[in-house]
Amino acid sequence: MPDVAVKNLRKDFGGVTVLHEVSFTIRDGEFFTLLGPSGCGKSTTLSCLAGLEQPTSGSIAVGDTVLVDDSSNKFVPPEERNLGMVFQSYALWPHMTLAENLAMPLNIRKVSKAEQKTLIHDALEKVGLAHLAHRYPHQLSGGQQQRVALARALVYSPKVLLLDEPLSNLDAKLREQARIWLKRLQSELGITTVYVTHDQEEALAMSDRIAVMSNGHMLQVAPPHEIYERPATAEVAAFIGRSNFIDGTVLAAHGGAATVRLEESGETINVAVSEQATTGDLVTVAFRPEKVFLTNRGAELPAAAIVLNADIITTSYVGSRYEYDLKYGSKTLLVDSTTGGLTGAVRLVVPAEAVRLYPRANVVSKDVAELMAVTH
Ligand SMILES: Nc1ncnc2c1ncn2[C@@H]1O[C@H](COP(=O)(O)OP(=O)(O)OP(=O)(O)O)[C@@H](O)[C@H]1O
Repeated sequence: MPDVAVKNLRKDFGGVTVLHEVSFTIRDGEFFTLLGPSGCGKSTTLSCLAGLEQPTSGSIAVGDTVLVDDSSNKFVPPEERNLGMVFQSYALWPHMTLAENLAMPLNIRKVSKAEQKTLIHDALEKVGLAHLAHRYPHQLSGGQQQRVALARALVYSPKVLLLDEPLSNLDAKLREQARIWLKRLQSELGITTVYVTHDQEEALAMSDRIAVMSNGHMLQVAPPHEIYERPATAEVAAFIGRSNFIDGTVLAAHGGAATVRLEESGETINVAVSEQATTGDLVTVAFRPEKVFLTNRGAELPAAAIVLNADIITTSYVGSRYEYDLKYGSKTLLVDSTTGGLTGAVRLVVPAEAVRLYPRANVVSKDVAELMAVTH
């Protein structure tokens, strides 16, 4: 299977740029996910790969085959790209049996009837539905229909599989099962897959690497663990999982460490910085609710931790943990804890390694700004 190389992809709709010089490479056999809030440009990127949209500029290649390149005016039409596509709406023909649905792409490719029979049987077998080949789509469950759509995309052995929110029509339980099943099938087939979703849990669970998008920009491309543990920007930290954000100003910086004054309380903290920080920089301090803990104000504290004085407002018991809302200046901070029963004035202890420091967030996406506002 080939690599997919996307370079400087730009797409304008009526003078509005919805993809800004997007570049990424997908490795052979990789499960690669485009993740981001609604309207960030995921589907447009996928449509450019499929050939359903022509990019304004940039290039796309699969292995040695160039599919689009504005510098040489090259544009390979979708039917010649040999890419398998599954949409959110399965788009099965209701008046055709499963076998007839799968025969459609093979007829277009002028595959002989004898060969069609074998290919259709093999593809339905891959998705566990060979015994239902003569049923009509309405005689199947939603999950089964979704599998047929996948079989129809696989039946002509595409070089790359493009999946646009294929599980979003399934109910929560079925969706979780389908996620495991689809990931297993993809890795058994070793087929390079580009997956579009706005569901971060789905992306974290299924992907080899995730590209986080916002407003037509690619913010970070990395494996799930890295995206969660080391978000590249405050926007990524806000979109993936939950985070607390506190604005601050750098008072001094030297040798990979910075002293930051927090604007909410005037408290001063020392944090490690991976990038250059300069005195006077406006920054955002971020940490996740499950990486911190609470103690009473008199308790002994670990070394190398940041300690903030806060007050508990509410406690919610959610089965696996307690979720505390804390008042810190004018902000509400979130803390997860396995200990219940804490009330009143507490110390919020943030281990040094749990803190991330970002340039003051310049968030352009409305959805993400709302997520950040939760803890602002
Ligand atoms: N044909 C079109 N004409 C004009 N604008 C378009 C067109 N298609 C998409 N857009 C705009 O481009 C932007 C990106 O849309 P896109 O569908 O790629 O986002 P998305 O991340 O896939 O969102 P969703 O998760 O809601 O499907 C949006 O602002 C959308 O309104």
